[in-house]
Amino acid sequence: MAAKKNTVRGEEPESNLPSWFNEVAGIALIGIGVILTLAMITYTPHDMPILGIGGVEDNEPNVPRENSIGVVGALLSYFVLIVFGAAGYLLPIGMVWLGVAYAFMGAKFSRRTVIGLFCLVLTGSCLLGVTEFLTGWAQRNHIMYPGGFAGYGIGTKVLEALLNKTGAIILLVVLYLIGTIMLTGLNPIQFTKVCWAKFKEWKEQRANDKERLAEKESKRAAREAERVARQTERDAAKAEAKEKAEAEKARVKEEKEKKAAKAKEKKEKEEKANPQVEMDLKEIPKPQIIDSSQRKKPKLDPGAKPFEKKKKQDGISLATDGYEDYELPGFDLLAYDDSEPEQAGADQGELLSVQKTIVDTLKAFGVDVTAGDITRGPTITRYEVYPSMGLRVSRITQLEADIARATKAERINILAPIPGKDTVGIEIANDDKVAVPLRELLQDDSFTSAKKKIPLALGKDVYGNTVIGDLAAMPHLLVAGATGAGKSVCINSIITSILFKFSPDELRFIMVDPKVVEMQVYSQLPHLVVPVVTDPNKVVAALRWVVNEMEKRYRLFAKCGVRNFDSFNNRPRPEKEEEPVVEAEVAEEAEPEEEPDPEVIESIARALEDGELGPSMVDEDDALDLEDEESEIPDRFPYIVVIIDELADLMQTAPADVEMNIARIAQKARAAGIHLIIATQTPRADVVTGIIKANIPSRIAFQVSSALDSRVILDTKGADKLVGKGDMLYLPPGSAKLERAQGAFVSDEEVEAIVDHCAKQSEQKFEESVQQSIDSGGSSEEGDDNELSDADEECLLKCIEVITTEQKASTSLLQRRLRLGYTRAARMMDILEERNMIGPADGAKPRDIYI
Ligand SMILES: Nc1ncnc2c1ncn2[C@@H]1O[C@H](COP(=O)(O)OP(=O)(O)OP(=O)(O)O)[C@@H](O)[C@H]1O
Repeated sequence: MAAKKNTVRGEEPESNLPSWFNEVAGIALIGIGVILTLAMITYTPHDMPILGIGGVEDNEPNVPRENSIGVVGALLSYFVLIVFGAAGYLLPIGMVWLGVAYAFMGAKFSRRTVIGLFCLVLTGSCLLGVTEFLTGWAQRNHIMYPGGFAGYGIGTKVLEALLNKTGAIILLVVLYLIGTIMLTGLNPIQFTKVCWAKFKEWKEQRANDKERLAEKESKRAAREAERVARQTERDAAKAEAKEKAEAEKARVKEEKEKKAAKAKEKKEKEEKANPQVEMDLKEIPKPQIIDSSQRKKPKLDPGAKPFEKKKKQDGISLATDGYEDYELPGFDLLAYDDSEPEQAGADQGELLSVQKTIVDTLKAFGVDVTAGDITRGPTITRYEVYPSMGLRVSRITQLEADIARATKAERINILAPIPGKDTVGIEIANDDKVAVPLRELLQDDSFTSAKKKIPLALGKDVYGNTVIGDLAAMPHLLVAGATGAGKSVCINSIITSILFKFSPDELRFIMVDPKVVEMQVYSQLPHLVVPVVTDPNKVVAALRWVVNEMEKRYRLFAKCGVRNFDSFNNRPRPEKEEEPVVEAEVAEEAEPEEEPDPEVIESIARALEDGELGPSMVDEDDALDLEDEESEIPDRFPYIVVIIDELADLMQTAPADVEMNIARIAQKARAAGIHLIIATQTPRADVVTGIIKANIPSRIAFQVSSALDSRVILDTKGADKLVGKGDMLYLPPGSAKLERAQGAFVSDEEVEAIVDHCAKQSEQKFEESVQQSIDSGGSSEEGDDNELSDADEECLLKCIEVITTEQKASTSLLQRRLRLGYTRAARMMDILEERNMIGPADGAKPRDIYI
């Protein structure tokens, strides 16, 4: 570095010295400098005197010497220190410095550095001498002057004497600096500047560090603050969420409470409005056991009758000639023992145990119900259960088989729910069935009530209420059920109930019995229009007569200006000798409230013109006959009840004719006082056809073998669940609610007794014309063209109409269009051919038409 500096300053190095000299001199200087340094550091005055030089008074020198360089070191260091004082320490330091520069730093040996070193040491000792600095040190080390002899001699004695202390110090400092520069090659001003700059840099650095630290600290503090803020935020969010959740909870709770309060309020309102709801499941009263199977036994006077024949009204005899003294049958004709002891009531324990079995079985399947009333009817017992809240009643229905198994019942029927009630009914057949005697029903007020025009005693329901129908309101009835289910007994009780109210002049029967035996008992009945029709071939003729009778009645109604059967029979009677029409007019004047409605007359007249109420085609002769017939207006018309026992047999013979005539009667006969009762044990769709069903709204179904049969009769299942022997379902007119009842029982003996009673009083008066018509209708199949029955003639007219419209004549066309059987259609074709209306058959060619 010194060499470098020398070069920089432009000083020429000592070029005459070899290069190794520098290194040798450098190493030698380092060696000497180190030895001298060690010697001086470990100098102690106690190592002296050596060779009599130095030493502490009276003190023996250390042996061995403490100086790390030994005696030589002690002597050398003493010598340097005694000459230069404390500044002597600069000598070995300067030597090591120069040695390092020469040996390792490429500096070249120069006089300047040597002079510089000497100057530095000498001025240093002079300064110590002048300033007397380190005097204490000098004394301790037994050095006479702190700056040595050189400092004392030159500094104190020369320079201080010449320049005084201050001048000497200034000079010496200057010289000291010069010596330093010479030795080190360093510019002290520059050095100071550098040092100052470094110091300033250091200070700045420190300040920066402080700043950075402060910044770091502030950042850390900011981060911490941020973290704390975030944590606080999170905590706040958490707290907010918690608060929100709690608020939501509170809101939900509040809403729930509100809803519950509303529901409660609604329930209370409903309960107030509908007391039925008051019957909460837990508040269901103790189930009642109602035993309605017991017979009612009101005592009767001997000879009592449900109805008395009306003999006179306003002085006019209402009875037709010959029936004035007719006595209606009395209760005595019905076998009924008033003294019969009361039957043992139902075993309540058994009923309750069955009910418990039902409830337990349902509960076992997870269907929660509460026991309700038990009603024991004549044939079945109805166990009511209250389904728990929210339970579908269909779940109870699904368990039908399980309940049947648990109760060991042969058949059960589930009413889910019981129509008009809030309970589900499980109906189980009683082991001991109680028959419902007809007399019990006939004694009932609803049977004798004037409201029912043709009351029919049908049976008794499970609650013990009588089921009394009114044929006039029905106006037609279909009775169906499997064989042995109680159909005939039902028909018997229906006929019997009619016989109890109507004399032969008030009501006439047409009985059709293809089975021959069923209605044989009624063959003596004076009410019959014609003997019981047993030949299926004659039935169509009988029905045809009914249709004609109906149409005749309508024509007469129109003539008399009355609307229907009742108005006609109750019309004000004219004097016998007066003409009926005139009488009618008189009556109209006398009784304005009975004045016929001109609109009605007009509508009936229009209907007649359109052929709606009469045969569509009536030839002139027939019209004349009708006019003759109608010139005599009868005093009153009797009801006509047509009873067909076994429709299936008729539908096999002539389905289209039977169906058509039944439909015609069923559609319009009501107002004419004509009613149909049709029974069948074959409830198939081809027997009880849609047309028949559509026109007969009232039905009674007895037990049938399948739900399909039940649907044919009632349009719903249920009859397949009946238990037979009079157990029935009744569909009243104008209602969709089926009533289950036990049919009234009337024995054959009772029927015979009643028929005898009626037969004894009056001769049978068959309508000759009817008989003839029926007979001809029956025999016409075999007869020739001239013997064609009315029915055949009408059919022929229809065939002509079809042929003229279509301009085609074939058997299949007639079959298709008029729904005729092949035989009948082919016969019609033969007759038309005989009458030269159509040409003969010619292979596949169509027949010629001459009309
Ligand atoms: N209402 C009833 N009360 C008590 N028992 C009855 C009742 N109806 C019918 N029975 C019993 O059922 C038996 C058969 O009844 P019924 O002759 O009426 O059946 P049915 O359906 O007419 O059979 P079929 O079609 O073969 O004539 C009767 O002999 C009677 O013992």
